[in-house]
Amino acid sequence: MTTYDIALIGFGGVNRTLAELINTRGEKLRSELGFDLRVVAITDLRLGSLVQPEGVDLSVALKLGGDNETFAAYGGSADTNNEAVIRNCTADIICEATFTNPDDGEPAVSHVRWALESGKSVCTTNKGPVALRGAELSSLAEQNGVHFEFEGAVMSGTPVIRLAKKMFAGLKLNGFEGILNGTSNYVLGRMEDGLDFDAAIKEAQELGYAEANPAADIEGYDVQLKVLILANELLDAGIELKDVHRQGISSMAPEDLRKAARAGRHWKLVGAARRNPDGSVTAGVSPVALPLDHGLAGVSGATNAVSFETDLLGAVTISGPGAGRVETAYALLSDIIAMHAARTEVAANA
Ligand SMILES: NC(=O)c1ccc[n+]([C@@H]2O[C@H](COP(=O)([O-])OP(=O)(O)OC[C@H]3O[C@@H](n4cnc5c(N)ncnc54)[C@H](O)[C@@H]3O)[C@@H](O)[C@H]2O)c1
Ligand SMILES: N[C@@H](CCO)C(=O)O
Repeated sequence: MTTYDIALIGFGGVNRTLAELINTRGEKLRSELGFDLRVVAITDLRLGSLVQPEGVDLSVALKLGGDNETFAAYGGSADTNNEAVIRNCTADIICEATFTNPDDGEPAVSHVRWALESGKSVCTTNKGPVALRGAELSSLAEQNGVHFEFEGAVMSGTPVIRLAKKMFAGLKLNGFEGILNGTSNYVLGRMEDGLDFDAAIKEAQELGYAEANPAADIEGYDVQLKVLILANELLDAGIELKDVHRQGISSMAPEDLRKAARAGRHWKLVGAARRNPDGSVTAGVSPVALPLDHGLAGVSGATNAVSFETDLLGAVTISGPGAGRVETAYALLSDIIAMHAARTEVAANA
C-alpha cells in the first residue's frame, strides 16, 4: 500500500478540513483509492510549525487554535519556518493553502518553488502562484520530475480544469464566460433577498466562502485571477493579469438588484475571455444583468458555472460548487488522486 506523506502549509479552513477528511475517512480513502495519506508537517502564520516524520496526531492538531495557542505546546515551534520545513521535511507532497495575494502571489509562489526545487510535488488551492507564475512553476515541476496540481484554484472542488483538458480533447475552445466567485454570487443573491452588502458578506465569511480580505471577492480580483488561469491554461492565451480588465460589484445597491429582478434580469459578476479573429484573446470581469433565459442567470449561492464556446459542440457548460471548506479540501484530494494515477500509469508502463 502506497503512503503519501504530506505537509500542510497554511492550517486554515481548507487544510484543516483536509486534515479532518484524512483523520475521519482514512480507512475509506485507503480502501477506495489505494493509498494512505500521512501528515508529517504543518505550518501556519498563527500557529507556527510542527514537523513529525512519524505522522502528526491530527486529533491533537485539529484541537489547536485557541488564543495564543501554538504548535510549541506540542513539540513544535511558534515560528512558521516555512522555507526550512518545506525544503527539509519528509513530505512527498506539499499542500499549499495560504492566503491568495493577488498582487504578486507571494509568499505562496516561493512556497511552491521551494517544494518543487526540493523534489516535492505540490497541490494548491491558492490562485496566486497558478495565475501569476503558473507556466514557470509547471516547468520547474517537470524539470524536477514532480507534479504541480491546482484544480482547486478555479471553481473549488468542481474539476473544471481537468475536465476541460481531458474531455475537450479534439475541440477548439474559442472562449468562455462564467460565474467564478462564490462569495460575490452569494452576496448578490442575498442582496436580492433584501440583505444589505455588509450583512451578506458577513454570511459568506461565516460559511467559509470569502477570501481573508473579502474585497478580493467583491472587487473582482479573485475572478480576474481565475479568468487569467482559465485563459492561459485552456485557451493558451499567453496573457498577463494587466490584460484582464476588472470591475467589481461594490457599487451595486440592493434596489438595483431588485429592480433588475422585477424586469426579469439577475445581476451576476461574470468572468469571460474570447479569442479574436487575429488569434489574440480579450478577457475581463464585470457585473452583467443577465436575462432569465441566459444559461448563467439561474446559478445561485456559492455555485459556479462556466460555459465554454467550442468549435464542434457550441456552448458546453460545467457547473458545481465554487467555494466551501469541504468542497475545496476535496480539490486537494483530487489533485493527490491525479498524482497517484499518473504515478501508477508510469509504473505500469515501466
Ligand atoms: N475557502 C474556499 O472556499 C476556497 C476555495 C478555493 C480556493 N481557496 C483558496 O485556498 C486558500 C486557503 O483558503 P482558506 O479558506 O483555507 O483560507 P483561510 O484564511 O481559512 O486559511 C488560510 C490559512 O493560511 C495561513 N497563512 C497565511 N499566510 C501564511 C504563511 N505565509 N505561512 C503559513 N500559513 C499562512 C493563515 O494563518 C490561515 O490559517 C486561499 O488562497 C483561498 O483563496 C479557498
Ligand atoms: N473566495 C473565493 C473562494 C474560491 O476561490 C470565492 O468566493 O469564490
